[in-house]
Amino acid sequence: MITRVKICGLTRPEDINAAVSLGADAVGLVFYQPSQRSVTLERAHALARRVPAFVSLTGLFVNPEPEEVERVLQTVPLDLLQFHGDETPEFCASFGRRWIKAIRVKEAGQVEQAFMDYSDASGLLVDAWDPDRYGGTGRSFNWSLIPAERPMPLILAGGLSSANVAGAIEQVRPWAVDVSGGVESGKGVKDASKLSEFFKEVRRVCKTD
Ligand SMILES: O=C(O)c1ccccc1NCC(=O)[C@H](O)[C@H](O)COP(=O)(O)O
Repeated sequence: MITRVKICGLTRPEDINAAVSLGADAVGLVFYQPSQRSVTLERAHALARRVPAFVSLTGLFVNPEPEEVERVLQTVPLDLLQFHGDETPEFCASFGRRWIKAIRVKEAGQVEQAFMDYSDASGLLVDAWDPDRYGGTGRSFNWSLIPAERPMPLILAGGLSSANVAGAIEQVRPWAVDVSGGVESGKGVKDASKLSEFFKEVRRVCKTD
């Protein structure tokens, strides 16, 4: 089984290059100003130029105004929108782009409900619950709350690193893993050797399948 890899919260061209050359399937840019990983439109435009064909450029939003998403789309050629807030399925679908819904998991039944509520999504990203933060917390959660039966691709996020990603893949069997803090040396600054170790672990566990 292959597990795809998305590297999130990129802010520097050299980190995009490193992620892409290691084989990232997707890279994520944060368009949520309170985040220390957020990028300006100008920076996002420059970063987007580093992303080659067949690597999905993803834009992260948290409860944005529609105009904000439209403004980003006019400047940055996003392949996927990723919504981390309380957006409705209608809102997520209203931009004519493929989209992913992120949810913060804290109790049983929540993932099953989200599969039903967001049935038109291109994937469901499951992340750790935090009462104050919408994502990028660096924390993991109880993976046994994720059902085995999935009507759409499941993307596992939250506190992943080279230390736990192999076990996560073996236990959860996700379509993709998504990592930010676990491959950083500082907020928004990816670490080349942590990135390399992360990919090595994903490849190792996928090869033994
Ligand atoms: O990165 C942020 O600061 C952020 C802020 C608000 C919403 C989402 C955010 N990031 C999303 C991600 O980076 C990942 O999809 C995911 O949350 C995993 O992050 P981490 O636990 O650091 O690996």
